[in-house]
Amino acid sequence: MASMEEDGSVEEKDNNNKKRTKSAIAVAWLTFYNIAMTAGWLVLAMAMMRFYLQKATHKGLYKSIARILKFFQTVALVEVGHCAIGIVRTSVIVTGVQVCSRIFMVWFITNSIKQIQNEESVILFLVVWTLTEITRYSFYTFNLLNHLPYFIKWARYNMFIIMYPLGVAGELLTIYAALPFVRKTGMLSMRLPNKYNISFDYYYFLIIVMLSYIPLFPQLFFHMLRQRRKVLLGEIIVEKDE
Ligand SMILES: CCCCCCCCCCCCC/C=C/C(=O)SCCNC(=O)CCNC(=O)[C@H](O)C(C)(C)COP(=O)(O)OP(=O)(O)OC[C@H]1O[C@@H](n2cnc3c(N)ncnc32)[C@H](O)[C@@H]1OP(=O)(O)O
Repeated sequence: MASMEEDGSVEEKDNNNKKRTKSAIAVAWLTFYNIAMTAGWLVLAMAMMRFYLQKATHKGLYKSIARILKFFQTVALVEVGHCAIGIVRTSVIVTGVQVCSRIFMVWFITNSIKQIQNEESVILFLVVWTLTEITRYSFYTFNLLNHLPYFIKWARYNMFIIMYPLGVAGELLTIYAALPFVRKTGMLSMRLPNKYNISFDYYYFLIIVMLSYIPLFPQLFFHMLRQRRKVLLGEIIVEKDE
């Protein structure tokens, strides 16, 4: 059996293997994608700052950045595809829950219910998402280019400890604020009798969505804690079938 000196460290070997298995086309695409997404979220950050500096209020901020937000958050659906075709080593389910919950917040809550767009909780999740995504996409970009500054790596695997709970709080408070409007208007609901003989109440659906954060959020959070231990503390997570 070869010694550790001959082989280099296990971590180094693991990194080299990972790099070899990613094709040049995949690396080129991911680099382009991550640069574009970093730029997109930076533009969003600047638009929010400019709005606040000019108006000195958060009222109207969502409306002013809605198009950029909807575009870049919706494009993130391709990340589920990245996992599905295996060009990034992340679970389709973990990424799917993360991306779909964001898209749901944008399209089916904030965009559809104008009365809640000026809630402070909307600003809370917008600021949290923006800071998180600028860090996350720049981390992937610099990592792919093999020039990763330590502070970006540190931020990627520490910020979520604060940002995840804050983001979730912003999202849950926003859904909660939407409930009275959904109940009053009956939006996106189907009442009986109708020709399809189907009943759907968006109000109760939103309550179920809120409750689903209880089992789903810890899974995302603990996934990130495991990633943190692996990347920052160099802990080797051995998969059972290896
Ligand atoms: C119908 C409606 C349903 C609604 C249901 C509601 C339930 C919702 C419950 C929970 C909701 C949560 C809401 C969240 C809100 C927020 O976001 S709040 C803000 C804080 N958020 C975060 O900090 C986000 C953290 N999450 C993530 O980073 C990801 O989304 C993740 C999928 C959870 C984790 O990412 P993952 O990819 O697993 O970890 P990494 O360590 O970053 O990467 C692993 C490997 O994959 C490579 N990689 C991944 N993506 C890319 C890429 N784009 N480009 C290049 N490489 C990529 C990465 O480099 C790693 O590679 P290896 O080094 O080879 O391992």
